[in-house]
Amino acid sequence: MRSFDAIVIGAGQSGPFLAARMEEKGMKVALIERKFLGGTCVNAGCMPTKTLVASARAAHVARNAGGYGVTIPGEIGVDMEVVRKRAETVIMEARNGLISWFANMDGITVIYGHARFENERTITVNGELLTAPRIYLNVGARPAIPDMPGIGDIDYLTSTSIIAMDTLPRHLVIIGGSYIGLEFAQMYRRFGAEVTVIERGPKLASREDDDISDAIADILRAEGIAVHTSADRIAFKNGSDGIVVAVGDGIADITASHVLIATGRVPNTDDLGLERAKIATDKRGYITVDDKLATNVDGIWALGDCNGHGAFTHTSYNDFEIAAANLLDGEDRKLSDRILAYALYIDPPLGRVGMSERQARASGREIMISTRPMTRVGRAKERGETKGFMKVIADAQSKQILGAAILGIEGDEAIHGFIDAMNAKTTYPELKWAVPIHPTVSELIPTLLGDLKSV
Ligand SMILES: Cc1cc2nc3c(=O)[nH]c(=O)nc-3n(C[C@H](O)[C@H](O)[C@H](O)COP(=O)(O)OP(=O)(O)OC[C@H]3O[C@@H](n4cnc5c(N)ncnc54)[C@H](O)[C@@H]3O)c2cc1C
Ligand SMILES: NC(=O)c1ccc[n+]([C@@H]2O[C@H](COP(=O)([O-])OP(=O)(O)OC[C@H]3O[C@@H](n4cnc5c(N)ncnc54)[C@H](O)[C@@H]3O)[C@@H](O)[C@H]2O)c1
Repeated sequence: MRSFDAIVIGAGQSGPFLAARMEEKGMKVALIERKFLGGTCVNAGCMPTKTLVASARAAHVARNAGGYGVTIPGEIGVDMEVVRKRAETVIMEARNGLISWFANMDGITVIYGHARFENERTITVNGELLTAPRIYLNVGARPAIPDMPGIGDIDYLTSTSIIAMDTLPRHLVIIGGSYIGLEFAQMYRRFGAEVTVIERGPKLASREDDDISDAIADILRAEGIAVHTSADRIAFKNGSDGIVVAVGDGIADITASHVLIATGRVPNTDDLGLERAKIATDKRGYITVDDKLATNVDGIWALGDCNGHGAFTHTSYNDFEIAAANLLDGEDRKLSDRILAYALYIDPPLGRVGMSERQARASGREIMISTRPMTRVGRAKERGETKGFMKVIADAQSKQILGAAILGIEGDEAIHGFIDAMNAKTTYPELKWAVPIHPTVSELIPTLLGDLKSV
């Protein structure tokens, strides 16, 4: 049995960085990965999808160039093979970057294989036993496939398999209208496919406030995407022209050339032998952790998507920062200090931080709200992209900013004005006096705060 100072299982967005920090401090570390270094973000998530979104935006800008006085003769075409290759190049550069990074670290042994617990100190991989006093789990998640009538009879795509596609679907039907569903919906519409989104809930992106969900639906419908919500009787069967998707509720059957299942993700914890180490999970399979990411078993921690406290690259990376600071830097970092922020990469994007209006109201606080349409943002007008709006919610008593949303051009970047202010605990009256640069989207942040009204 080989012994290490630490074993890291899964090379997602926290494990590799933690392994590297431990190695730097002289520890001997085993990093076990069953597929590709970089995990979901690099190989099947953020990096390829945002590369594809960029291709889709290029097509959209080219198609609309005439309105800006730029004439492009002929029809705008999309070469799906080039589109796919671009994404593949970005994946391979990032993956190979990680491979060479680890190749130069003497204290890290990278092992490719599926790891399972034998007991709380021992792991088996490729038939070999490994042991360490510290074990970190960064095993991530995979697409959830719901048990829907007929699903076993059809060929469907997931967010992983669609990345390898290099042909244009005639009609892409997407089940699930949240992050994955909406990003692929707009992307494939812009590539030239007919696209239908079918969502079980009453709204798209249902974690957001209704005004945001409605504006997102308007943006997508305006590009010719069909959206069906409150569809909870979806069934599939193979037909002569493709896959027949029955939606119910008086909506005619839809014939799809391709179906993408985008109904959430499940943690990779069912095949890890957790029961042999007596590691607790919740009823959805997420590993239970405390405020410092420790599991119920001494010497075992869970980071990233598999602990259910975030499903983003930056939350996984922050888990690494918390674990590394507490183990190696004598700090006392906690999960509960994190203010959640994220973006939805439709175009225009949605940047979000902190509480939604719904959450702020439910907290029982006295709140203030301000909104501003992007039609009243100079930068948006100049760019000719005025869809969406900005919104901020503040605590009327403490004057702290509770949350913000920017659905509009550069919303994913401009939201960082709020993210930084909230992390620095700056009150909104202080931020009102900032002097931003003109003409930007961010320049409206002080104005937005100046318009806060009690509700
Ligand atoms: C289509 C898509 C788009 C996304 N876009 C964004 C985005 O724009 N921004 C954002 O912040 N997030 C995005 N995400 C989410 C983001 O990819 C994840 O939150 C992020 O990768 C963090 O994951 P992780 O570190 O928990 O683990 P992962 O990256 O999932 O890695 C886990 C690794 O563990 C390995 N593994 C699992 N079980 C075992 C085992 N038993 N033995 C050995 N190895 C094992 C897996 O092979 C995998 O490589 C997206 C996700 C998807 C699917
Ligand atoms: N921009 C980003 O940061 C980004 C992009 C893509 C993915 N991600 C991550 O990936 C994770 C998974 O994304 P997702 O969109 O698959 O999941 P999700 O959990 O956000 O949304 C799933 C959607 O599918 C719907 N749904 C579930 N079962 C259904 C059914 N049987 N029929 C119809 N609709 C159904 C749900 O109501 C929900 O709207 C997210 O949690 C997110 O963190 C992030």
